[in-house]
Amino acid sequence: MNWDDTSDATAPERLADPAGERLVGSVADRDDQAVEAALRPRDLDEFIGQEKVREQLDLVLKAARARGATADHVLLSGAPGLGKTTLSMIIAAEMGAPIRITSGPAIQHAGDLASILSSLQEGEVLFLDEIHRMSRPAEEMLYMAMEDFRVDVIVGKGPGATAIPLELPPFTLVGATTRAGLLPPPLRDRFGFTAHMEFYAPAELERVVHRSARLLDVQIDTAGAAEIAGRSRGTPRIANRLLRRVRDYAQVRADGTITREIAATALGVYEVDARGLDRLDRAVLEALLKLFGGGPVGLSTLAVAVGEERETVEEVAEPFLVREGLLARTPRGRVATPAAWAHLGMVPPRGAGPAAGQPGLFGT
Ligand SMILES: Nc1ncnc2c1ncn2[C@@H]1O[C@H](COP(=O)(O)OP(=O)(O)OP(=O)(O)O)[C@@H](O)[C@H]1O
Repeated sequence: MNWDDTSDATAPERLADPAGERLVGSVADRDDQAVEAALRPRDLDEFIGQEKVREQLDLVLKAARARGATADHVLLSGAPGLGKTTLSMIIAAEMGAPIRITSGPAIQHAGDLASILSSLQEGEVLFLDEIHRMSRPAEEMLYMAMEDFRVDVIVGKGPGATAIPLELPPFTLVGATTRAGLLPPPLRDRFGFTAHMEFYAPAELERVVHRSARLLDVQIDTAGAAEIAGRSRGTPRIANRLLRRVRDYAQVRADGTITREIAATALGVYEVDARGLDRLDRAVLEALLKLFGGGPVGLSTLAVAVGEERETVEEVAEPFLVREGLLARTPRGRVATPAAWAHLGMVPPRGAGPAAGQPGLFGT
């Protein structure tokens, strides 16, 4: 059987959840942006988790510092909210260099990039978020800038156009992408160091919650932090957001201290369940189990059943359900796994695939 559950579980969420409207959405909303600066770790020691990435980056930066050189270009890939922007700022801080922040969609013309590159100082870190969304001409200009610290600025149009070479000071490009697979190989190859950021383990998120609580001056006990961490979908940004909502609840309905019970009750109010599923995720699962006996069912039918657009189900709800092992995408349709039945406290019908641990065979 061809299980199609390896699709990118992150980038579509960025498209489908542009304003970060869901409490468990991983894209930053305005509220996040206002507090995130205060919560960002400032150096590698403060950065929690991602042990391998941290160790490797530490070596890259220390070696560059010892040589008195500019650090190699760094490519960071991973889902939104895992700390790519934070790491780029840490790279600049560790190198004692200034940082300039921009993003692929903001650079639609090669000229936009030329003007940024030509104003960089020696050693400066240029953080280019969503690097896979840059325009083609800008991307080609970047190849030369990364490799030779030089760009050709085209002056004029048509047959009279001339290329004026412009020397650039050495700089470090930190590119971030949710989809490393979308980067053209010539661009990928120009990064000296590439790191893939993984989702965080609950114990790591617990440390993130404790650290943020301390910075926000919120009282929280160990069990309270664990409860929030367990519902944060492996993502520090979500952990910080849930912490703020639970803090509100603790202030208004209790004495301000976050315990397991307060966290669980507060997140119940916000409809984020013990595993981090929200109303939409649960509606999809419930429809799959209650209306279609666990599947297989086609995406369009499932979307109609929950009253959502096909894209919303596919791009917003499904990636996390697949990642959690609650739903599988098969060539014959969407299928609930045994874990989905267990999560909703339901028993699969007799003879159904999920009961036998064979979700894909259900309905045959
Ligand atoms: N390893 C970490 N330790 C502590 N806090 C972290 C860690 N990683 C991320 N955070 C926190 O999570 C928030 C989001 O991180 P950040 O903005 O760096 O994510 P991102 O991957 O750049 O997201 P995006 O792709 O949306 O730009 C920040 O406020 C930061 O404080």
